[in-house]
Order: sequence, then structure tokens, then C-alpha cells
Amino acid sequence: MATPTLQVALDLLELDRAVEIAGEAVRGGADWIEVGTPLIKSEGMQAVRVLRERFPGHEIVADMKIADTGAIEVEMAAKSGAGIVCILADADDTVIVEAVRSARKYGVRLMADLINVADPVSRSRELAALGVDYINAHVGIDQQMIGRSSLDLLRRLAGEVGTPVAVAGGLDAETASEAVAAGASVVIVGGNIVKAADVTGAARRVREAIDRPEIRPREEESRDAVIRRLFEGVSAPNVTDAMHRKGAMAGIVSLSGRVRAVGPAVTVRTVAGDWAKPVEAIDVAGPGDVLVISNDGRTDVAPWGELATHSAKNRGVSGIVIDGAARDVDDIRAMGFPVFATATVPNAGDPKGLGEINTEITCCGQEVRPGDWIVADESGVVVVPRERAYEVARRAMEVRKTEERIREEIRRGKTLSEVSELLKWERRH
Ligand SMILES: O=C(CO)[C@H](O)[C@H](O)COP(=O)(O)O
Repeated sequence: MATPTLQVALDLLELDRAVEIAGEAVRGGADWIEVGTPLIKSEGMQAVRVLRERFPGHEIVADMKIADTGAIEVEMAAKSGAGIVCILADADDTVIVEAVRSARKYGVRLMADLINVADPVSRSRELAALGVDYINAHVGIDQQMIGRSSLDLLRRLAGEVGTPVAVAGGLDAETASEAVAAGASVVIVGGNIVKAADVTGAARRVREAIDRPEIRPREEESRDAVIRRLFEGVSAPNVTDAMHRKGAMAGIVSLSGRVRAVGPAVTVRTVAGDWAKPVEAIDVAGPGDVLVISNDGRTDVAPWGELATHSAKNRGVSGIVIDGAARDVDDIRAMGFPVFATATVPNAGDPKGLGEINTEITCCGQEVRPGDWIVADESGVVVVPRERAYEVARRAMEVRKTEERIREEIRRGKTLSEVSELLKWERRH
């Protein structure tokens, strides 16, 4: 088997950073440098020119995702120095034919991106017949966030397509190795290299893995287990960033200091500090759940205190969130158990049994339904609608990874404004 090619995808917005990151990836063993679609949209063909000039020994791949005007877009990329140009496999045949003619004329190769193609095997055969040089089994970044897998797509193509097959979409060292074992000759890795603080180390790990391809037995993980693992690895700010700055409860803080709570909500509506339903809800909750209590925002009377905390802790509840006040804060803090509230007050209400468990409530300005996911830490509390939990957890992890590289660049001496090119991206009115 020929040595697989490692293509690093520079899905960035800033050319200077892309050049720096490309250099680090090449040191880790990347062969081809992909000018990612966001970089092309941000910087234009100049990105291809600059990377061509800076990395003369490496193939430059222009991820144009061509959908129309096949000839002229291939020509632009070729004249700027790309050796491989990417076109959408779903583009009309008229576009593909024109792109192939242009590629032949300018001496470049064409890679067709299978993103969103309904019948990838038949389309790959058609594309091969039309003269495309590579087929890319690609699952896009947004598709990955809802759980689609590039390895699954690649396996559908195995043995069915005559042209060399590339694979892209959320790959890391482990899945890249499996991709080569499944027949990929070009492995494309973006985020898991370019977002790493140590880009060279991340690229080297992928390089070593693809040079020794193997299929490892995988332990099946339930969707809820994946959601929990991902949310436990990110912060509440990462989560709200992933939700376009939505989902954060207002005016609520941790009473227990540096603690975190992650889990599906068991909701409780109570009235005037009546602590019957909040305490009964402990028995309804399972280990790992978060009790979310609405006390109608009242802060003059507490529906929660030390004994309830003790009981919730024993039950394995992950944390308590109260739109209202809690008491016995010193004891709660000593227990190290996560309680989030809007206020503290010494007096409790009476256990009259008013209220409901597991109905939709509003807590600190956010609607919370039973089973919605809660991520809470010292910055505050975020609620994630249950049907979006997997996607938001994946996106929050991407936010965290992106911050890793930015943090590293600040550590090396850039300002945050420079790293993010704030002035360039200020909104024009
Ligand atoms: O083309 C792309 C997005 O449309 C990416 O370059 C490709 O998906 C590889 O990046 P990642 O490894 O982060 O998925």
C-alpha cells in the first residue's frame, strides 16, 4: 500500500495565522496544505498565492467547493498556485465537465466533495467517468455536529470506486488510522490539528497513526453518555457560545464556589418557599440529574437548605439550580455540593405540597423542560433544549478547541484583538 497522504485543512479566517499553523503542521508531517473554504472566502486567491510561495515543496489544495462556473473557478485557483482544486460532487454535470476541461488545460487535479450527495456510490462512478481525479468522502462540519460520520461514508465507497478516495470530516488520529485501513489514500484533517495548541504534535500523532493503520474495536457509547462526556469537558460559557450566546440564566450564581453541575433537568415549580415539592423531587431524580427549581423568583423565603442538599448528594444528584433563595449556605459550601441560586436568606417556607414536579417552568428568564440539559459552573447556568443537546455539546467542544489555539497564540505574545482580527471583522454599517 502506498504511503497515505496527510492533508491539513486550514479552515481559518486569517492568512497570517494560517501560514503559521501550516508551518507547524508541516513540521508534524502534513503533506498537502488545504486552503480551507472559510480562508478562501475571507482572503480570496491571495491565500492560495501566499501559501504556494511559502510552502514550495507541498501541494496546495484549494477547497473552492465549486458549484457553478467550473472553468473559471478552476482557472483562478490553478493560476494562483493550487495543484488540486475541490468541486462539489453535487454540482451539475455541465459544471463538472467544464471544471475537468479547465483542470486539464492548466495541469491541475480535481477533487470532488461528496458533501450532501444522496447516492454517493453512483455519483462517484459518474464523477470518475467524467474525469475527476479524487473522490472526497466528506461529512461537513455542521453535519458532524448532528452525528454524521465520514468513516461511515467512506466505508460505503470501499471497493466501489476506481479513483483514489480522500476522506474528511472530524477525523482525529484514531479515526484517521481507521480511514486508511478502510481504503482512503488521502486523509484530510482540519479542526483536530489546526485548533490544537500544539499543532505540530497533533499533526505528528495523525501522521504516525495513518502510517500504521489499524481498526480498533470501539466501545459503543449511548448518546446520553456522549452528551454528558462532552458537556463535562466544556464550560458554561463554551455552551452559550455554541448556542449563539443564548441559553444563559440571568442573575444566578454558585453558592458553593468552584463546582460544576451537568445533567438533564428535573424541574420543580414551588410557591412561597414551600419546600415539599423540591424535596420530593430528589426522589424523582436519578443520579446525574440536575434539580431546577422555580420559586417564582422570590428571595425572601428559601425552598432549599442543608438537609435537602445532604439528601440530594446521597442520591447522586448532580446539582441544584434555584430561581430564588437558598439557606444554610455555609453547610452547603462545606459539602462541596453544587447549588446555584439568585439569593440567600435564612428562613424557609412551610411544606404544604404546593407546586408541581416535571412540568415546564421558567427559571431566571429561561424556559426549562424536564430532560433539557443543564451546564452550570462558576460563570453561571446554561440550559440546552433536550432535542439539541447532542449538537450543542459537539459545538461547545469545538468552541473549547478553538480557544485552545487562541490561548496559545496569546501566550506567544499576540493580543486577543490581533489573533481575532477584531478591526477587520467589525460590522460595517
Ligand atoms: O471542508 C471542510 C469543511 O467544509 C473541512 O476542511 C473538512 O471537514 C476537514 O475539517 P474537519 O477535520 O475539522 O472536519
